[in-house]
Formats: sequence, structure tokens, C-alpha cells
Amino acid sequence: METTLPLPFLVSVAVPPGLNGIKEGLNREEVSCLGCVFFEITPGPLEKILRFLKRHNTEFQPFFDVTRLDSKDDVITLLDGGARKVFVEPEQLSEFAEFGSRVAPVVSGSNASQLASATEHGLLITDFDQTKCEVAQFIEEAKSKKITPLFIKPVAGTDLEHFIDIAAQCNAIPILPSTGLTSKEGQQEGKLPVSKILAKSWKSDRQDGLIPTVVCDENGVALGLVYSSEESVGEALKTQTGVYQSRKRGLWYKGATSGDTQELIRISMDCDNDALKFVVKQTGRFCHLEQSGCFGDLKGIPKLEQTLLSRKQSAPAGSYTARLFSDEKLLRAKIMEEAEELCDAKTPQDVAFEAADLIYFALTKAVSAGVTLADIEKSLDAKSWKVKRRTGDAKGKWAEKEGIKTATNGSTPAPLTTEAAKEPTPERITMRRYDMSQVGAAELDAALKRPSQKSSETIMNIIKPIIDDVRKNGDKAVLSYTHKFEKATSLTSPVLRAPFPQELMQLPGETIKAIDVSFENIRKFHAAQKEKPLQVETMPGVVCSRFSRPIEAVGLYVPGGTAVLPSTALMLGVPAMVAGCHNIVIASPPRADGSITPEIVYVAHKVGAESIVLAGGAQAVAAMAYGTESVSKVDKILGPGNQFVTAAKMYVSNDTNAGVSIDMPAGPSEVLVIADKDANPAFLASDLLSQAEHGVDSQVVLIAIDLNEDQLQAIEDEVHKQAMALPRVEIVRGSIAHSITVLVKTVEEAMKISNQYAPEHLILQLKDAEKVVDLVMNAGSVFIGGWTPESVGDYSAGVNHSLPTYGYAKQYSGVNLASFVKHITSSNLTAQGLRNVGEAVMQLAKVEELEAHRRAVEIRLEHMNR
Ligand SMILES: NC(=O)c1ccc[n+]([C@@H]2O[C@H](COP(=O)([O-])OP(=O)(O)OC[C@H]3O[C@@H](n4cnc5c(N)ncnc54)[C@H](O)[C@@H]3O)[C@@H](O)[C@H]2O)c1
Ligand SMILES: N[C@H](CO)Cc1c[nH]c[nH+]1
Ligand SMILES: [Zn+2]
Repeated sequence: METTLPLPFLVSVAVPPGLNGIKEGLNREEVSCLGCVFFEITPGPLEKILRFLKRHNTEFQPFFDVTRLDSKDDVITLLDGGARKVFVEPEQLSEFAEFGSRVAPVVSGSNASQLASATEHGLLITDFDQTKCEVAQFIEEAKSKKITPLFIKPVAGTDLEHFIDIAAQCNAIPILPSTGLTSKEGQQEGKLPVSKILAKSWKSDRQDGLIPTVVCDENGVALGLVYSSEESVGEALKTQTGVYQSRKRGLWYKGATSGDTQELIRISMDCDNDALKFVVKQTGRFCHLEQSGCFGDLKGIPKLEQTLLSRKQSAPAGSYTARLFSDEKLLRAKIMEEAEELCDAKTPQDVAFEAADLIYFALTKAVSAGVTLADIEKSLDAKSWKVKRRTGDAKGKWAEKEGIKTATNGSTPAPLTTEAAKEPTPERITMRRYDMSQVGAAELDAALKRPSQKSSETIMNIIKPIIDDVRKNGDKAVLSYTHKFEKATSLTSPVLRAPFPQELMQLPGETIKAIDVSFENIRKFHAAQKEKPLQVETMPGVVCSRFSRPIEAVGLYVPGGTAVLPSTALMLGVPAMVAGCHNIVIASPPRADGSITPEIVYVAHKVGAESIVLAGGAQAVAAMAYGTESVSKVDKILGPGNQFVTAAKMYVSNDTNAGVSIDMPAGPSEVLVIADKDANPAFLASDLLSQAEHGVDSQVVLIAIDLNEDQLQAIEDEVHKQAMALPRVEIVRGSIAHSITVLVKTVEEAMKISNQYAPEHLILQLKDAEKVVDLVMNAGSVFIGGWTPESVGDYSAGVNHSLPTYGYAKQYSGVNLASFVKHITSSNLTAQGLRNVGEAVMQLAKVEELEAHRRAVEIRLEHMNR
């Protein structure tokens, strides 16, 4: 695969991580407008570079000098990450023969004889020093050898303008240091404006020297033809907008009067340097007539995208597309239905018809998620550069459905991909085994460590500015984060107030029934937790009491990132209602179309919530902790969430200005299952997987008591088989990767490990499960016996599923009625009571030298004796 450079030169920058921080020269946006970057890699871990490539690979084409890397694998990793071309030492070239023209040699110095090292893949000459070399001879030699592409990179301090001339004479592509360039014409001395390099490179056949410029939208659809000058290109780069040269009116800032402005995405030049192309993001239309571009209106897929975007902004009443945007399940069903119809289509007409339908629904999904057609094309392009090929096997359940063999059972070679968490591989999904008769406690501890979380410092650095922003800018800040994280750009208010409109809680009868049944069970169990006021006469005439009062305003966080969890709304809302909390505020991230899941609205309605905050993450926590123009401030925030939510809760609870408390640290779900030989392998596997499917950061543990190899094998087979049939198989694969099976001999041994681990959920699938409960010291919630799957606790049994994770079950309880009340104590003494206890009080006050305390008793006793 050969690359065509978008411009007749390449910009070189520091290693990628430095790119974001370039202070001088071109910044990232400007570099990306030019389409190519040349990186010299210094040895060190590649992760940063790969992360950078992943983020920006679709913005520009990366070229790398990898001569300083020692590992062939690293070079392949870069190629797989999207490097268009890498330059290696000439003697290494044969090692990379399979990658064709994407690997070319480098020679150093300006000695023309080194041109002999050229290959058909091109050549890079570094440290090209025009003062030392015989430039004329070099030019002749280069021309005669017809090496293309020939890249030349100057030594430091070279006069760039002169260097560009030399490159042009020998048809070489100059690699120019970004620090020597500027897009801000006339503003930075000693730097060469990019517009000047371009103007030097283009060949205009017009008397006025202007260059024809084709303007295209992001999908490559031509919008019109205009002209550019060195000045207009300079302005375009400086302002990152569409600026051209009108033949009659001089500089033309597109949209300055009409409002139909353009964001500049990319500038490129055609193959013989006599036309420019501007790729822009067009607002409104390009043409002065009632059509999107000068060649007419959009057609086909770009037109469909335009229609979908406008429906997303405002749809006419009864619009089917609008219905799809607001009903995730309907859209999902339609995509599946159309995919099947396409598979079944036979004639070319039917295939075209069904493919069109599928594209319509697929693009609706994309637009609803804030993804553009250009994003999809970029993703396609990026994939085409990968060198590690996937097997292309169908996922487990699809393969099984169609009776397809995978690479493991067929003869296709094993996949090279390393993206295990994303791409389904046919590898067996299994938990590592630890046999306690062979491993020590330290090794087990290490294996049972919860999946590493980002350091609290990193998370704090992310959430602190969000919290500060919400405190300062209220609703505006909350909305801006919702637009950013949830892509709900159409949302204009962060709050939905009760009474909630009926149309926002339209649900199928069976869902209403399920919520109602669960609601009632949770209500019963939590209502039974109400405590009677307590009264004790500690001494004659000394009466101590304790009574509870509801916390007035509570904020309930219902997660919505990886899965929507209306059940969490029940688990928090019902006890809040039972406790009598006056103000119940529910917060949950909205869907991309700005709406909230109808199940959550229905629960909010049932528990009498005053409002729903349509936000997630730290912004939702901050809004409830401090209050905003429209979000009510609360006294306590409860509910599970990801690391950002948990850190934000911790932060606001430590801020005395907020005056807010929290429940506990409830993070990624986890389960520990203890099983003996009576346990059913299929039941066990289903319980393990039900928590593994929550997220890749979930962990599940099986402690197997005295099982033989066949019994263990049967459980492992079930785990793999059931996992492969799950829609969230790739999440499961991620969580199972850090999950383990521990082999022990006795129940006591198993319970010791479990109490040390302090799991959020503990499942006892044992013969005498009930008896073993006595041995449980640390756990969030216990599920007893083979007929009690953990999921009954997640939804409907009545117990609460908002539980401490990460080992915090050692010191915290899960959410319960007490989480929503304060306990207040009172003392009530008679005169005799004070006589009885007074002496002790006065003596202790004396020890503490707090005389006023002592006198408060003494004065009363004196009064009695008068
Ligand atoms: N322990 C329990 O009782 C319990 C119960 C239910 C769910 N859970 C757990 O709760 C968690 C829910 O997490 P989730 O992610 O699905 O939903 P979430 O609602 O907790 O988090 C989503 C929010 O995270 C924020 N966010 C995401 N990326 C960010 C970034 N890079 N910077 C700043 N903010 C960012 C966004 O604001 C987004 O709205 C899961 O781990 C699940 O297992 C635990
Ligand atoms: N198991 C999760 C944490 O305890 C709760 C949950 C919600 N929905 C399904 N499961
Ligand atoms: Zn669950």
C-alpha cells in the first residue's frame, strides 16, 4: 500500500507525546491541516506513542524514523498502529520485506553516492548538508536514479527556503522541522510561513498566480471551485477556517456575511501541483443558490446523514427517525432485523434494497451517538493500515447460530491481534486456577488484588476542575459536561422536575409489572428495618433515649455509563421513600438524544422524587452537593458509580463548604462463589458471569472445595460455553482475565479466604449453606444455596444491591434504611437522677480542668439543697 502525500513536503515534530505541547512552530490543529507528520522516535516505552496514534491517527499520516528502536516487534507495532511508512537501517530492510513499500531505508549524510542504497520503496537521506555536498552532482544522480519517493531531511540550522529549492530540483520531498515553520505569516521572525512553502510548490498557469482550489466536505463531496493565494492560504491556516482569494474582491472569508462558515480540516495539493483541495466542515450551505454545493445537492449516504442530523436537532411530529433516536431497543431490533434480511437477500435488487435499509438504521445509530460519516470513514481507513490481521471469525453466538467453524476448530491460522478486549478471539474464556496446597498466601493475595484502578491522584486531577467549574458556573457547566461525555448536545436543561410527564414513562406492561413487584419487595424489607425509639434508664432518674429522623434531602446517583441501571434507582429510591426523606433527587446520565430511560422516570415517579438531574459523573455529584440554579442541593449523596463518581463523592464529602455526606465507596461489581461437589456447574458459571458482565473492571472468584479434575473441568466448560453465548462476551473476556478459581480442601479454609477478601456478593453453593452463614464475617450481601442466584438480589428479592466493593465490606454496610436517617439521642434527668450521676460528672470535669462543666452540675445541686 503506497501513500500519496497530501503536500509536497513533510513536517517533522518531536516524538508524539511532545506534539500536544508544541509551543512554537505549528500546533496540532495546524499540523493536522497539512495531513502528514514525521516523527523521530527515541527509545523508550511505546505506550504513549501508541495511545497518541490511536487518538490522532485519523487526523494525519504518521511517518517514523525508527532507526533508534532495537526491537522488530516495536516497529511492527507502529505499523499496526497506522504508521504510513517507517524508515529503518538499510541492512534491516530484508527483515521487513513482507511490509513492502511501508518500510524504506535511511542513509545519513549528503554524500550522493549513498543514493545507491535506494530501493524501490524510496529512501530517506538524513542530515542533508547542502554546504558540504556537491549539490549539483547529487541532483544529477538523484534524477538519473529516478528514486521516488526521495525524502531529504536537513541538518539543524539549514536555510529552509534554499533547502526547499534544492528538494524541488531533485524531485525530493523535504522534511521540514515544525519549529522552523509558522502559519502566522509575518508574526514570527526567522520562520518560514507554511503558505509561502505552498506557494513556492504550486504551479499556477494563471497570470495573477492564483491557484484553483476545490472545496470538499468531510465526506469528499465537492462543494465548489474557488481560488487561493499565498495570503489566503496563510489566513486559512491561521484562522483554521475557509479563506480564499476572490478574483474581484480580494480576500474572501467564507461565511463572514452569510454566516455559512467553514472549519478547515485539511489542505492538500494534486499530483502535479497545479490545484489545491480544501476539506472543510461546512455550516449551512456552500453555494449562493438554494443548494448545498455549487454542483447541486447532496445525494445518497451524505444526504441521509444530513437528514438524520436535522431530525436529531428538531424532528417533525410523528417522525419515525425521531422515534428511533428515543427508543434504543427499537433501533437495536431494527438493525438486527435488517441485517438478517440483507443476509437472506438473493437477487441484486433485493441486496441493494436491504443494504440501503441496513445503512439507514446503522447511520441512525451513529448519528444518535454523535458519530459522523467522516468518523466512520476515518475508522475504515485506519483499519486498512493495520498489519496484524484478525481471523474474521464470527462471534461465539453468531458462529454457533450459523454453524461456522472458528480458527480454533478449523484450520485458519491463529490471529495476530493483541486487541483482546475489543475484538472477539476464539480463545477459551477461563479463570486461572490457584491450588492452595501449592501456592502461598502472598501469591494468592496478589492474584486476588482487584483490577488496578487509575491512581486516585490521576482521577482527582480529572474531577477537581469539573467540580470547581460546576460550583462556579452551575447549570451551564453541568450541561457542557453532559454534551461532552453523554454526547447529548440537544439537551438544554439539566433537570427534569416532578410531576414527570406520562409520555416519558411509557413502558411495556411486563416491565411495569416487574418494577412493581420488585418495588414492593424492596419496600417491605426496608420498612421492616424501621427501628422503634430506644429508651434506657441507666441509673434511677437518668433516662437516655435514641430516635431517628429522615435526612431531609438526598441525592441518588443511578449509573448509566456502560449499562442503564433502573434497578439502582429502585434500590436507592425505595428506602429513601420509606425513611421519609423529604426531597429525593435522582441523577443519571441521559442518553445521547438527551432523554432519560423511561424505567428510571417511572421509578422516580413511584418513589416521589422531586427531580431527575440529567447528568452523570463528577458533574452530577457536584451539582447535587453544591446546588445550581436548577439542581437542588442535597444533604447526602448515595449510589454506586465508576471511579469518577466515587472520587467526586469522596471529594465533596470532605469539603466543609458542601455540607454533604456520602454512603460508601461502591465501585465495580464483584462476586465470590464458594462451591462444593454438590453445586451445579451450570448454576455456578451463570452466577460468576452475571457479575463478570458488568464491566471489564469487575472481578469474580470461585472457591472450589475439594473438587476433582473432572468437576473443575465441568465448571470451566460451562463458563466458556455460557460466556460465548452472551451479548457482552467481550466485557466478560476482560473481567475473566483477572478472575481466579481457588482450590481448597475445607469450608473453613474457604471462609478464611472469603472473609479476608470481603466480597461485595458472597454466594454459598454448598450442601449445608445455611450453617456456613455463621462463619461469614465480611461480605456485602450473602446468597444462600443453589436456588439463590445473585441476580435475585440485584433486582427483586428485596435486599439492597448498592453494596461496598473493593474489600470495604470489612468496615461498611450496604445501603439500608439507616443510610437515610440520622439517629438522635436525648437525656432526661430528674433531680434525683442528677444527684445520682452528678458526682461522677463533676469529678471528670475537674480532671479535665473544665470548670464551667463542673459548675453546671454543682449550681443545680446547690439549688436543690437550698
Ligand atoms: N457496587 C454496587 O453496588 C454497584 C451497583 C451498580 C453498579 N455498580 C458499578 O457502577 C459502575 C457504573 O459505571 P459506569 O461507567 O457504567 O457509569 P457511571 O454513571 O458511574 O459513569 C458514567 C459517567 O462517568 C463520567 N466519565 C466517563 N469518562 C470520563 C472521563 N474520562 N473523565 C471524566 N468523567 C468521565 C461521565 O460523566 C459519565 O456520565 C460500574 O463499575 C458498575 O459495576 C456498582
Ligand atoms: N450487581 C450490581 C452491583 O451490585 C447491581 C446490578 C444492577 N443491575 C444488575 N446488577
Ligand atoms: Zn449485577
